[in-house]
Amino acid sequence: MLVKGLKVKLGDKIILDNVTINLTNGINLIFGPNGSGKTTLLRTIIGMIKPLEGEILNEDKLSYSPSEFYSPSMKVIDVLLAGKKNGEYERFIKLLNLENLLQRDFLTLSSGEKRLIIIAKALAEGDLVIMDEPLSNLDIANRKKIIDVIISLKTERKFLITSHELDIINFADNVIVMKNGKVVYQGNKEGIDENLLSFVYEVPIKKINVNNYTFFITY
Ligand SMILES: Nc1ncnc2c1ncn2[C@@H]1O[C@H](COP(=O)(O)OP(=O)(O)OP(=O)(O)O)[C@@H](O)[C@H]1O
Repeated sequence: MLVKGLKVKLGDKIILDNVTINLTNGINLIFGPNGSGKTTLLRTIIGMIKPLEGEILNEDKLSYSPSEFYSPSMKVIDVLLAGKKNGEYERFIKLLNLENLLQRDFLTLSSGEKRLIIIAKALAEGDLVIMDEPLSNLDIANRKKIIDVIISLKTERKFLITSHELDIINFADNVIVMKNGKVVYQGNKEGIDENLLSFVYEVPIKKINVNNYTFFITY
């Protein structure tokens, strides 16, 4: 997918300003401060928001798991089947050990359980899986499980993911950094350093290495 020169205005404010991104195979990660335009970019890519300018060239079947979502009172299995996208949801329900939730009312699930179900649905439905904050509401074990599943699928799916969890940079093939509605960095993870992050978040950020993984900390 190629996103070229997107300009989005909501109310009287420019929210996306000349945003150009080129998705690679594997894991494309978008991060940036609260309000920098990440969700607006994903919503524009899936067609929920019409840009004032720019174009989106896409040949993949898209699926989307939003950061916030409506919780209907309906069986989990019917949530998975809704939209009739013929997803192979059984595979992902099994992979994430969610079989025991299928007959439950979606509305009564915990926030983490709901998150896992909508992730399973997105994994089942798209070739380009777009996930807004997939790790939010998840405990440390489920975060690892989702990251491991994404890594294991990255040769058969493309991912476009937003996250405030910078640890996930370690697994990204392409990193897009946003600030104030603009893309301020796009490229490989090796280009993400303390200077860039301190500029983007406007707090001093330090880099530490543990077991060959890179972590960014503020303390
Ligand atoms: N419908 C709207 N009308 C006016 N402003 C909006 C509207 N929707 C979003 N915004 C503004 O656009 C900016 C970008 O919002 P967006 O949700 O895309 O940011 P984000 O990077 O996903 O933030 P977060 O990390 O907090 O989820 C914010 O300042 C937000 O207040």
